[in-house]
Amino acid sequence: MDTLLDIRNLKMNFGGLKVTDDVSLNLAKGSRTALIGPNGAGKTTLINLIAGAYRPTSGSISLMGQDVTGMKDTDRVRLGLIRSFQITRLFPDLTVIDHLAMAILQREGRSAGMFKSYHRMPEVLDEAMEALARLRLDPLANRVVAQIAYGQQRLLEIAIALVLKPKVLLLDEPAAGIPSSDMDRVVAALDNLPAELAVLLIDHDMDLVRRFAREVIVLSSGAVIFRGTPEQLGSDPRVRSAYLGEDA
Ligand SMILES: Nc1ncnc2c1ncn2[C@@H]1O[C@H](COP(=O)(O)OP(=O)(O)OP(=O)(O)O)[C@@H](O)[C@H]1O
Repeated sequence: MDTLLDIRNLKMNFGGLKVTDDVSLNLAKGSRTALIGPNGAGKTTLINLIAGAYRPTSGSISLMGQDVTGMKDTDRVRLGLIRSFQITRLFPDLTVIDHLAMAILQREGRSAGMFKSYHRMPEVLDEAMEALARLRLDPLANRVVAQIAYGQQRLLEIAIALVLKPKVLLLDEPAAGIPSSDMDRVVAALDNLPAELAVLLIDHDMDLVRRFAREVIVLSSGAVIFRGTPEQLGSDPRVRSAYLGEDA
């Protein structure tokens, strides 16, 4: 089956405010989809619904054919739905490789108590170093996170997400706060994601969106107003008015 994530008629209200307004979308194996929209359009809320941080008011979410609408976020992770966070959630006093080892042990269902002894587990060390090398973070393996640059922390988040072996990866503004000089590294990291992975990326950086996405979904006031290729985006009248309306 090619559809990995299938969202149907999803609605979310905060009080009287419709923040997710009848959203349906699906992600197939290997998809590279960008979710964009003006500030307050409901992008983060939609990601929170997909990841299981929020329960929708109505509608359904299924993952690999299984209805996960009422499933806890941690159980969704076990099924292969992984999210990288918009706000970095790393431990400043732990090293870069500590983070990877922790994620590998978590994936394997090993107890947190084993974390202290991962240095004696060659298979964990090898896999962690390999994952870091893929994002060219290997020279930083033994540095504590507080000592590495912000852009490197964001790349570390992607490395952590990848060792969890996702089938569907949600990337919430992976380039936020990264200096433009480091953008090529982010693009290279995204280009090197496993081909079969379904990726949904939220970002405001249109250059990144055009370089990454084969399909773009535009949200405005909680509803999907466009779904098409990056090339079709600029000429779509609804998209133009959603963005120009915001500027006005
Ligand atoms: N927990 C909440 N309670 C009430 N209203 C909320 C809550 N979370 C979000 N909202 C409102 O829902 C709307 C959509 O917010 P959301 O953060 O999903 O938009 P966004 O598209 O991610 O915006 P941005 O691009 O600025 O990050 C906004 O009007 C916001 O104020």
